[in-house]
Amino acid sequence: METVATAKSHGGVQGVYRHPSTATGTDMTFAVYVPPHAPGTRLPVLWYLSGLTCTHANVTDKGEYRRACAEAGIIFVALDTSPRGEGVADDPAWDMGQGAGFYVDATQAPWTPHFAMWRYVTEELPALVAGAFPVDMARQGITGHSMGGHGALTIALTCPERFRSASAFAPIVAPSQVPWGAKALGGYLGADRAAWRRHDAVALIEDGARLPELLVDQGAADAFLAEQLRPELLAAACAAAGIPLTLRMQPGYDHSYNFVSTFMADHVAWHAARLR
Ligand SMILES: N[C@@H](CCC(=O)N[C@@H](CSC=O)C(=O)NCC(=O)O)C(=O)O
Repeated sequence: METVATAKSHGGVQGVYRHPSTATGTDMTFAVYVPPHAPGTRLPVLWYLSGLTCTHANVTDKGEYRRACAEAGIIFVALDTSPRGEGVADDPAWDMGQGAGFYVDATQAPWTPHFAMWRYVTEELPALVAGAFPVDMARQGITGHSMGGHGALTIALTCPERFRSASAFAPIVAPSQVPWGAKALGGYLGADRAAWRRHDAVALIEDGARLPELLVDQGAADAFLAEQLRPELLAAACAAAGIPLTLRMQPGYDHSYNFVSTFMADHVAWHAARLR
């Protein structure tokens, strides 16, 4: 692992790191904020999955999480949304290919072999972070925005033993039922919709996955709300399954990091209360 940059912030260290990934077969870059802490202590970790077109840098530059993480004593990890580079497949549109890995392991050409974001997020990066930073892997939370909210929800629902807390900002809750998701899951996983259900939060809940609770914030003025995000589908699935969902519709907020950053401290505090 190579250190790209570090800087002191709120008494802790914001770093950017790069490593050769066996999951994606490319170099991958990620960011870790380590808050001030006593030497030898291990801290809870909050994983942040970003949305379409993002790298680690969008939330690192615009997410405004560091003060809250410093106060709560939480390590914050942000990663890229896909493999990148020459020789990695891409799509002319911004909702597929590089910058749009959808947190799945592709089974279809031309996306195999590099698009293995599920394995990267659930196996390779946690092992790397656990060995290189003072994290307590018994205290993990996960969150994300939009496509990253989809990733956070599906990973938490699939690995409930690993995450004590899960939340999302404006997530794609039912990719099988919306244009972004149908395009991506069809491209990466093929036409068999049965394979899509393992990467669809609403379908996972319908199929029996459970979490103790969920926090979701959603901008009411989000241009993607009605066509791509559809939080009412998550609300219905959670109600039917008995999963306590706090869904906060935020008047006037759009889909941007102006929205994410406004509610970031709330999410960090919510996770911190569950990771103590
Ligand atoms: N380029 C697009 C807009 C793409 C966009 O809004 N991306 C969001 C995530 S959308 C769902 O996953 C985002 O987080 N962008 C990064 C940012 O810094 O704002 C367009 O032209 O409409």
